[in-house]
Amino acid sequence: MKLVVDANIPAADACFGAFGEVIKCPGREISAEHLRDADALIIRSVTPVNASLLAESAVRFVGTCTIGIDHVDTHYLAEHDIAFASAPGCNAEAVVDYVLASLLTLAERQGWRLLDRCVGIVGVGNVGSRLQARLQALGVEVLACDPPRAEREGVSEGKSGFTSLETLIEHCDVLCLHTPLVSTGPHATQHLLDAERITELAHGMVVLNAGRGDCIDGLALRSRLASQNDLTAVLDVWENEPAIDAALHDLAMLATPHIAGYSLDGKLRGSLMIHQALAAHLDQTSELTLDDICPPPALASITLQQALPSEDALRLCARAVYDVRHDHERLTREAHALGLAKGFDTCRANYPLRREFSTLTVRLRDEAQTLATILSVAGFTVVLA
Ligand SMILES: NC(=O)C1=CN([C@@H]2O[C@H](COP(=O)(O)OP(=O)(O)OC[C@H]3O[C@@H](n4cnc5c(N)ncnc54)[C@H](O)[C@@H]3O)[C@@H](O)[C@H]2O)C=CC1
Ligand SMILES: O=C(O)C(=O)[C@H](O)COP(=O)(O)O
Repeated sequence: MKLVVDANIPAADACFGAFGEVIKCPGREISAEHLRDADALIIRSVTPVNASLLAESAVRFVGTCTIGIDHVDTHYLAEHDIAFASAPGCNAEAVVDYVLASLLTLAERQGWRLLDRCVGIVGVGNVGSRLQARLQALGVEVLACDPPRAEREGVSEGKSGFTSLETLIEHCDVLCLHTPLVSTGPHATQHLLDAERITELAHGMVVLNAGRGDCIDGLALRSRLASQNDLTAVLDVWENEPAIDAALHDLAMLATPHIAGYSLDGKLRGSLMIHQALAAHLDQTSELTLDDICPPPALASITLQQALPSEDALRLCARAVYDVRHDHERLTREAHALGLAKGFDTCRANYPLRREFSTLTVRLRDEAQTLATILSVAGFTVVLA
């Protein structure tokens, strides 16, 4: 069996080597030529999978080690009896870590407390629901918008815990987008935040997008930021990646190269889920577990010797695991050296090893019960001693 695998997929040999010959290729370069005699295609989000890629190929299985599937023509696969698997939820914890790390950084820079803000979450799926749970457990007020879920669950707006995007825009201090890219239909998300809604955003609002770049009208956001400079943008995803809008990049307070989900844990979970899906497709059993492919964290524990204000302690622990400012600085540096598009992909290909909050054990003195609860609901492993 021949498998063509995106070279950015970690543990590719451990996850796919047992099935046959693994050919690694940068995801953006995988072409019909590579796939002519391939049986399986294992990708991440940067390889458009459609008729022009697969029409001449022998591929019978496509697996994307990501949650987003907007790069895959699933109708084409179904019509041609090509099995397909994605990895829902694999990197959701990492995205939530990214959001918390970003908001704690903004709070410090701008002199507000995250715990006092009202956060609106648009798209309450694997990522959004985990973000909602962590924020609410911290005591942050959260408003949630997910019309497809409200419809599926047969609940009316207001009573369901879901509310409209307009209400979020009206009431929230922070708006976090975690929607998939859907181009058509009643719940399309292409330019969900369009020019009109961007005009309505209140002075001082934070807009964070870690869903898909096309969910925001980038030109309209750029023009609001350039003309009024009264919003704060945190952008991990962009229109036209990797050739993103340089002016919008410069105007974003935190600008990162689509790495919100890039914890080692999240990526490896994605590889493992597609390994399991391929094994099932081939009627094989698999005993491979995350422990087999995921090393222990380099930083396993820290001790907080003094009682700190809760938000300072949160920020300290978050940064011990993941400092989002480094991702912002790295993109700016690489863009300067290589140009924005090349710098964007270089940052992603050479991404430093990042772990999830849960891999850090925070040791606290016995009397710090309240802080222990806060750190624990924020995602850390906490031990009182
Ligand atoms: N920046 C990054 O590194 C990452 C980005 N993503 C992106 O984030 C998206 C969300 O991820 P998950 O939560 O894992 O996906 P998910 O599929 O579990 O959840 C998406 C949610 O969005 C809702 N939704 C769909 N259309 C909507 C609309 N018009 N308005 C409001 N809500 C809507 C859905 O009902 C669903 O509950 C993915 O599709 C992917 O595109 C995901 C992981 C990492
Ligand atoms: O899972 C998704 O969906 C994502 O957006 C991934 O984090 C994207 O990862 P890459 O495909 O950009 O490596």
